[in-house]
Amino acid sequence: MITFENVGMRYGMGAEVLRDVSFSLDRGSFHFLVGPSGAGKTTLLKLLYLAHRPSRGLINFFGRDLMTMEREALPRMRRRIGVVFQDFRLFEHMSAFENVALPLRIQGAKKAQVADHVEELLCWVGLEDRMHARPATLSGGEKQRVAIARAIINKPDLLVADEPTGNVDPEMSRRLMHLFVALNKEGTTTVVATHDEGLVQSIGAPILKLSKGDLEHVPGGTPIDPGA
Ligand SMILES: Nc1ncnc2c1ncn2[C@@H]1O[C@H](COP(=O)(O)OP(=O)(O)OP(=O)(O)O)[C@@H](O)[C@H]1O
Repeated sequence: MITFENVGMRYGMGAEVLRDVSFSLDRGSFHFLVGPSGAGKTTLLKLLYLAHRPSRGLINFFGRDLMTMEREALPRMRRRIGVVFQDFRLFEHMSAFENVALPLRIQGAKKAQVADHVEELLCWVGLEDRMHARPATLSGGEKQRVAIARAIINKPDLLVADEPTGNVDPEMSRRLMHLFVALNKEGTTTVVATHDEGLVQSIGAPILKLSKGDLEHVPGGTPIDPGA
């Protein structure tokens, strides 16, 4: 469904921050993206959510060659991707509810459906009392949960999450991963960048491991149940 072939990426005239990166994400697959700070994880995710074009190499996205894709096709392609940004990027003038409702409204969903669905998801992520709060009044962990709810509300074809559990406690972290895994089982191809080794072991999914811009593939292991 998505393939990267010898992809290189540099910012401006700087050195390459990704070198000859090749991998493919089958439809419905789940991958972790790991690597030390500065290894290039966010850069790789930016290519995955179509914020940048690579400096070189081939990217095939949902059967289309990204290099030859016309600019007008990009927004439609991006609507198939849910993104959890490291810095959340919530709309400050909207409540938590309105932020999460936005992708459904853009799709033209009916008002009653939007309300039911958004409330259900915000309850699941433990924000039933904060639905009408503006982002400025939310804690880091609360903002992160709003960002996650917004990214998954319309069951995207691809979910890209940058450190999605970086601001929550271990119990909430497990709950959020449960949400990602459930969505993945319904067919959403998922890539989660994380520094949380425990999280990676708990799921046992294959790992894309970046080190100074070079990518190594690590096969999935046996999931470790932290509650066992
Ligand atoms: N907009 C930019 N302009 C120039 N250099 C950049 C830009 N964004 C990232 N870089 C550089 O690219 C390299 C990879 O950065 P990136 O943010 O992708 O790493 P990361 O693995 O996500 O790090 P972290 O775990 O700390 O978020 C770093 O050396 C960084 O300084």
